[in-house]
This record gives sequence, structure tokens and C-alpha cells, in this order.
Amino acid sequence: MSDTILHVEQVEKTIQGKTILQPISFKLKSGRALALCGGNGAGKSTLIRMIVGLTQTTKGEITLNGMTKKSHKKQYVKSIGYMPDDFQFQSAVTAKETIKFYADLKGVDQQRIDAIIKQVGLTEHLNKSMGAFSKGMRQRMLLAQALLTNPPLIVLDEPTNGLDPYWVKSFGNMILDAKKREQAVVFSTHDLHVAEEIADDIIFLYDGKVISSGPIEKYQKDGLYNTFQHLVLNLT
Ligand SMILES: Nc1ncnc2c1ncn2[C@@H]1O[C@H](COP(=O)(O)OP(=O)(O)OP(=O)(O)O)[C@@H](O)[C@H]1O
Repeated sequence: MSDTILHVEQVEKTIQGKTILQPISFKLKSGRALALCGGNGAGKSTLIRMIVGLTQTTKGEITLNGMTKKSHKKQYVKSIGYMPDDFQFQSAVTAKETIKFYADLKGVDQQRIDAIIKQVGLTEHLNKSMGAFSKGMRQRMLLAQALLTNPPLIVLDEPTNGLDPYWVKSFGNMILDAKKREQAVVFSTHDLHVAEEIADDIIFLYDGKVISSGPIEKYQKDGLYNTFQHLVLNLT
């Protein structure tokens, strides 16, 4: 049985007196993927940004392998591969320079760069400037930098946003491989088919609240789409 890698304990976020995220708690084990599902403004990115340490929690604690961002800043950050939502690359910089920048930051060699770039299908595009990349290509570059070091925790904010069906499938396979390597994954998504394919645990958020959560098996009978529709209909 794998060990818990990520522990989110009574975490809450308030901004300017408004509660963005009500207390949430969960544990995630190595080799498992957790999907954060829910509508626009539900609080998924807010939770993700707290997990990766970009935003502070208002209350509660997040531990990664027993470390908090505060107690072990460098090691905590190094243990996470993070793919943000809506990232603006330097448009004049080439793809080659971009991935090299991340690789140097993370101490990764050329062989690993070549392998990950091949996996995300960008080998032929390395001499293009990032400004000439399509949305899907930018997403694949973001995914590449997040997976560069095989970190114990991968955190992805809307990873399949803008990917064509071929790359959605490839993305799914990359995450399934990461799970086999005992990496843990947290991702937010509006694509509930993707969640059904790769997630082991589900959290549905609505308006800053957890409205349902559990292992994927809990939702097998109705499917995630029907479950989400029913949950929202019962709330509105
Ligand atoms: N810096 C901020 N200041 C004020 N409100 C914020 C801030 N960041 C997020 N919010 C609010 O918090 C709520 C949750 O936003 P969040 O981005 O976490 O949602 P989300 O579930 O990721 O949504 P989406 O699916 O649309 O990306 C929204 O109502 C948003 O307006």
C-alpha cells in the first residue's frame, strides 16, 4: 500500500473578507491521481495555487511528504512539477531556449530535455519562438516543464485545455505512466472524460465548497457527467 504524500488539512482561503474556499481536507497517496472537478469559479485554481505554495492558506495546513512550504521551502518546491493555467511565455524566446531555461533551473541534462520534448511532440518546433506557438503547443510545453524531473507530486491546472484529441489521449497516457512510477498527481479539469480515464480520486467543488468526493469507483454507476449535473441541479 502506497504512503500518503500530500495532506491537505482544513485548508481555507479568504480574500478581502470573502471566503473563496471553505475548509477542505484530503489525503493523496503516491501512485494516485486526484481530479478537482467543478464549474467556473469553484475554487480549483485557488486550491492548486495553495498546494504548490504560490498562495498562502488563510487557515489550515498543507504538507508534502511531511514538509510544509514554510518549513522546507526549497525541498517543498523541488518536489512539485507544476503546470499553471494561462501562463504567458516570453514570446520572442524560442522553444529550445524556453525548455533549456527550465532544465537549467531544475538541474536537468540534455538527454532528459530531448526525451520529454519528444514525448510532447515538440521536437520539430524547437526553433520556433513561443509567440508562434498555438494554444495546444503552449500547453504541451507547460506540461513538458512540469514533468522534466519526474517529481513525486505533479500538479496540473486545466492540463487538457486547448489540446486536440490526439494529445488529450497522449496526455492521459503520460499521467498513467507517472502513476506507475509512483508519482502522485493533482489536476483540475472541466473534461470529465479525462478525469474518468486517469483519476483515482475525485473532488467536486462548487462555489468554494466540496459538494462530493470519493474514489472514482463511487461514481462508476452514474458517471462523472451525470453526477455533476445532479449535484448542481440539487444546489440551484
Ligand atoms: N486574487 C483574487 N481576488 C479576488 N477573488 C479571487 C482571486 N482569485 C480568485 N478569486 C475568486 O475566487 C473564486 C474561485 O476562483 P478560482 O480561479 O479558484 O476558480 P476555478 O474553479 O479555478 O475556476 P475556472 O474553472 O473558471 O478556472 C472566484 O469567484 C474568483 O473570482
